[in-house]
Amino acid sequence: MTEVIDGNAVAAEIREDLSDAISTLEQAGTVPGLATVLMSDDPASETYVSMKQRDCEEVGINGIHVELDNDAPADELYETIADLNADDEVHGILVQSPLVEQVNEREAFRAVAPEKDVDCFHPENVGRMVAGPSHARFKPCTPHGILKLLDHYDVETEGAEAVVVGRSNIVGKPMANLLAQNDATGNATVTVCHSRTEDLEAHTKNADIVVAAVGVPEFIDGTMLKEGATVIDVGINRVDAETEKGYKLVGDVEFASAREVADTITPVPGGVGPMTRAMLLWNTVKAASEQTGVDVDLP
Ligand SMILES: Nc1nc(=O)c2c([nH]1)NC[C@@H]1CN(c3ccc(C(=O)N[C@@H](CCC(=O)O)C(=O)O)cc3)C=[N+]21
Repeated sequence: MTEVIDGNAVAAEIREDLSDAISTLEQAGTVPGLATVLMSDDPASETYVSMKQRDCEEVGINGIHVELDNDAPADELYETIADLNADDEVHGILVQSPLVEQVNEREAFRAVAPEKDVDCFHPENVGRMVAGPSHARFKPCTPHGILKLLDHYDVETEGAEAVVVGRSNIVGKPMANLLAQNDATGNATVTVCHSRTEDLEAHTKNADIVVAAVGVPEFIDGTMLKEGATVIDVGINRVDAETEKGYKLVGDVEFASAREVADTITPVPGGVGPMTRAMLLWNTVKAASEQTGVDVDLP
């Protein structure tokens, strides 16, 4: 029987475990603080940011939300980030992507103080992560959440053939790097596929673990997978549908055909998405611990 991964359940467990660490910090006089900054006209972004703020409330993190006008000058964003960098009550800062066109996204990510960069988008933190486990500060939320799911469902990465489809800075690149690292959640043989890959199916057919992060609805189907594979679907695509909201969410994997072939598979919604949010809380607690020098146990 194919196992469908329950990302909501694992994320709830992590939030539950984090509350111990948050209590420890509170007893030492610190409430972890996470600032989310929204400057976007992307309709999904509002939803995601409000979910992140609700998560904060649930676990006892001080959620601070800043919303900027879509037509404000880029400097307003940089001033906001500078203020949050200087604010002792803020331990983590997330600048929601995508940003409006007048802002250079790379520059905005680089403006966040590295110790508060809970997305792990700042080049200093990316470099430290690539340098290896003993150098790393944060892991980016989505790849980090995926590693937690693989561990939770006893999916062996060591020696596995892993294919990461997509090479974005947010998911594909760090995911491939982490799966190849020489540590307990890595040691896979990793192939990175992307839009210039000649024969995608030749790679995915051979994979024990497929991570799909391309942002194209139902891009990968069951015929492209190896029997018994683990399939991790990072895609969260809104496609028009006659629902209350006028759309439904589909992944980058065609779930119905893939589940026939896969041994373990994440659904959309309820798979990777909730884990991304849980690991954002995790990184915020780690950031607060490091900024205050109060040791905590992280799940
Ligand atoms: N600086 C930055 N950091 C991010 O981590 C970041 C970002 N920008 N921009 C956009 C992407 C996307 N992302 C999601 C996280 C959780 C869900 C999530 O919880 N999804 C639910 C359902 C969501 C729904 O109902 O719409 C699920 O999959 O079950 C979705 C998307 C974080 N991102």
